[in-house]
Amino acid sequence: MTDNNGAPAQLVVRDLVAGYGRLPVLHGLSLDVAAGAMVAIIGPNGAGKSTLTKAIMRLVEVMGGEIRFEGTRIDGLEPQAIAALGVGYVPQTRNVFGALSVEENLELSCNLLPRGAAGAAIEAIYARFPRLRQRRSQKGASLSGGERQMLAIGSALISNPKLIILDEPTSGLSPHMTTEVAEGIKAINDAGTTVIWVVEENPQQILALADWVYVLDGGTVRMSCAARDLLGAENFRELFLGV
Ligand SMILES: Nc1ncnc2c1ncn2[C@@H]1O[C@H](COP(=O)(O)OP(=O)(O)OP(=O)(O)O)[C@@H](O)[C@H]1O
Repeated sequence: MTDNNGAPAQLVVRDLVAGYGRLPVLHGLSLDVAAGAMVAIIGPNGAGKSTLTKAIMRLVEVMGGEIRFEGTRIDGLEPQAIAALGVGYVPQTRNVFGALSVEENLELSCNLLPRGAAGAAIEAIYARFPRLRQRRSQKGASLSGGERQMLAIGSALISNPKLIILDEPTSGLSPHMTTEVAEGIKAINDAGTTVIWVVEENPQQILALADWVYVLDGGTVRMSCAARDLLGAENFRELFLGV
């Protein structure tokens, strides 16, 4: 339950059983994420990666085990209460409002901020992702895939979360856009926000940015290690693809 310095991890997941309806998909999954870390989650299709992110946000049913954020049990809280503690979440799909402009999307995300703080918060997002400033009047539905991910990440960042959970944020993006989005995420982490990043594509590129990696398979943790050690592992393909 501690990070490398002996302090309790910021996020602690213990023996988590979670899934859909009455069907568990995660079968006693445990992991620890240290404050300030960039942690990658990888594993074959159907391993339970998205389900894990949804369970942390309590968007799926948690049937057993516990989840703590900064020592507080969050597995019984509503998603809004988890967000208010400082956990941001960017789902894989349907993560922006297509009928609203970029700026309107960002404004909508300011609801957790104190009155009067919205302008500066939106400016900070434009500074982080200058493309969003260029597209500020454009509707969400007409953004490119990479721009949409930047907007989704920017919307989650508005309330200055301590931890941000990203579900496959570079999936389907061009190599150029992947690099731009990945660099943006790295900069967010460098500024002090803990990152949990579910990786589907370009694992080598993204693992090179991460500190630690958890490999999921069959709804549980198959292995965890420093990301650079996995990059050098002989069975990397097997671990990533489950083949
Ligand atoms: N809404 C749902 N209802 C029932 N079962 C679901 C639902 N969503 C996912 N599952 C099942 O849960 C299991 C884990 O899915 P999950 O999306 O968490 O995997 P993943 O590791 O994120 O996979 P991928 O890389 O394909 O996105 C799969 O067997 C999937 O079919």
